[in-house]
Amino acid sequence: MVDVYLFSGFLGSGKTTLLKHMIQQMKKEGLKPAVFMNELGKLNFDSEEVEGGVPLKELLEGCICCTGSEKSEAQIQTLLAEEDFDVLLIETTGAAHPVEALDAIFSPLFAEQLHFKGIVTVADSKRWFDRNSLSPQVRSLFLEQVRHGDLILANKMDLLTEAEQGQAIYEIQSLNPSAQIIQTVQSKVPFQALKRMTVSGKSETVGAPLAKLNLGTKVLEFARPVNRETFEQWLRDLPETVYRIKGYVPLEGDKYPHSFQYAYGMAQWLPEFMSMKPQVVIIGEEIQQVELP
Ligand SMILES: Nc1nc2c(ncn2[C@@H]2O[C@H](COP(=O)(O)OP(=O)(O)OP(=O)(O)O)[C@@H](O)[C@H]2O)c(=O)[nH]1
Repeated sequence: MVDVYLFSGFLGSGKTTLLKHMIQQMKKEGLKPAVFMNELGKLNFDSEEVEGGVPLKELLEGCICCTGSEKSEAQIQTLLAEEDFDVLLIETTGAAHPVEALDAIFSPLFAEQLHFKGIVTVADSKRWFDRNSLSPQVRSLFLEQVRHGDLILANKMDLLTEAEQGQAIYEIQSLNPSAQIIQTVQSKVPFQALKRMTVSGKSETVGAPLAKLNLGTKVLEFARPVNRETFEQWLRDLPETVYRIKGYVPLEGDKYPHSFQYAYGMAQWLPEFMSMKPQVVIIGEEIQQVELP
């Protein structure tokens, strides 16, 4: 049987960071992990981050949950048929309800092959305090992801004061009393903690259906390199309903576009050593008007 772990958590909370960290630890233990990823946008930015040699399938632009579950089943079936692995890590889009995402795993097709270990929810602790500024639908999704975690990583602890850390843990535990909560920075958690996880059973009871989400994605292509300050000012001026940006940004004077991430008002630039297509995907609500500077 293949052990299956489902990674849930809001946009930009640290799921891909956790995925990379887990793959390394599993390999050290002699395990062969495979990855199934679900991206909300058209770009496979996250899958480019998974190291080579790890079997990977991805579902772009669809949702692993509900309507997308048939496609997901087919992808997982192909993985099982074509690849040799003993752990399957599933990263859902930050816009997925974790329980709906379970649909694909609990397909009768895989009953003999997959052993579901549980939902790991990566919670963005900084965003936790500002959850009330999210629209009601998005806030509800954010809370559902925490409510359904079997193991919760209270991530981004480096961005909180000690008092806030305590408060975040207390409040998260009140929302989900049966989950184990671990405080993390950069989603660093020992694989042992995931192995010990026990499924609470609440995963099987889907809560009240979520109101329809208005989350959308938009791909923006750069026609020419941008000035870094102009771009950063543009970021500061973005509406609060832009939750996530990722992709490659060409900066004036630099040879290759930089790998770029933005989550919750914070930007991260990384050098890129190949010429990646200069484009970013933005994820949020009411983003149709957003254009590049
Ligand atoms: N300060 C801080 N930043 C973090 C931490 N963990 C992750 N990040 C950063 O947060 C950003 C998003 O991390 P990812 O792991 O890509 O998040 P994700 O949940 O996979 O994002 P989506 O796939 O878009 O939902 C990146 O810039 C990370 O470097 C943390 O503990 N502290």
